[in-house]
Amino acid sequence: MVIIKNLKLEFSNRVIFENLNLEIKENKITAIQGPSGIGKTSLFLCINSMIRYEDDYKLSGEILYKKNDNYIDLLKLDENQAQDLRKEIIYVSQHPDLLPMSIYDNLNFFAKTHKLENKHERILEALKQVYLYDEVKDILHKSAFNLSGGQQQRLILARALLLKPKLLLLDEPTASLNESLSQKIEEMLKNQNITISIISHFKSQINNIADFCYFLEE
Ligand SMILES: Nc1ncnc2c1ncn2[C@@H]1O[C@H](COP(=O)(O)OP(=O)(O)OP(=O)(O)O)[C@@H](O)[C@H]1O
Repeated sequence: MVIIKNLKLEFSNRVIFENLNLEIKENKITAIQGPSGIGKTSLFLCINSMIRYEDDYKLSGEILYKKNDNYIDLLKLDENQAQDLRKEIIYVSQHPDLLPMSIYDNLNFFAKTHKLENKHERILEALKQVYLYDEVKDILHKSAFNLSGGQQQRLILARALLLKPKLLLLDEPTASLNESLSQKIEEMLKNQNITISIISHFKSQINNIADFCYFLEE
């Protein structure tokens, strides 16, 4: 689904990574590991074309993405194409980027902008998928900022799942969750029929869910 060839990223002439080659296979889970600061998050921002909004960066190489049986180079997209592709390549940050809205509207806003059908049912289904529905069913119209860190993390995961991405990029998705919830989320992710790449510091998580694992090192 994604083939990365000789990728090199620099910020202000400082090389973050170079000669990076990896593949994210369709309908598989590919884990990315590596020490803090090696460039894992930046790699995901290259794949979903968000890197273009960073200051003073330089990116070269190829990120080939399979679309309708053809491969397109994500480095060559114009702004409109990048925005379009971001509807199917969805990045879930390790820092919940919630909107100043209710829990429900945090999902409904995206359901509307993506013109989803059966919005209400799909919103409830997404909340159930991340084991959040029972915790929030009575406060759906209260501010999302009242949720705990772990609940906020599951809400942004629900938002991504709601949009049925073709490629889901998960950055430490269970970092704020307890062990039992993490395991439930891992099982749920394994049962999704989508292509996933996941950054994780947890060896047990990688052993449990990843089909492939890359370790980034200097
Ligand atoms: N916009 C930016 N401008 C300059 N430097 C940046 C920018 N974004 C990230 N960096 C630097 O790039 C390097 C890689 O950062 P990145 O967040 O991708 O690492 P990471 O492997 O995801 O780290 P962690 O595991 O701690 O989240 C770091 O040294 C970081 O300070």
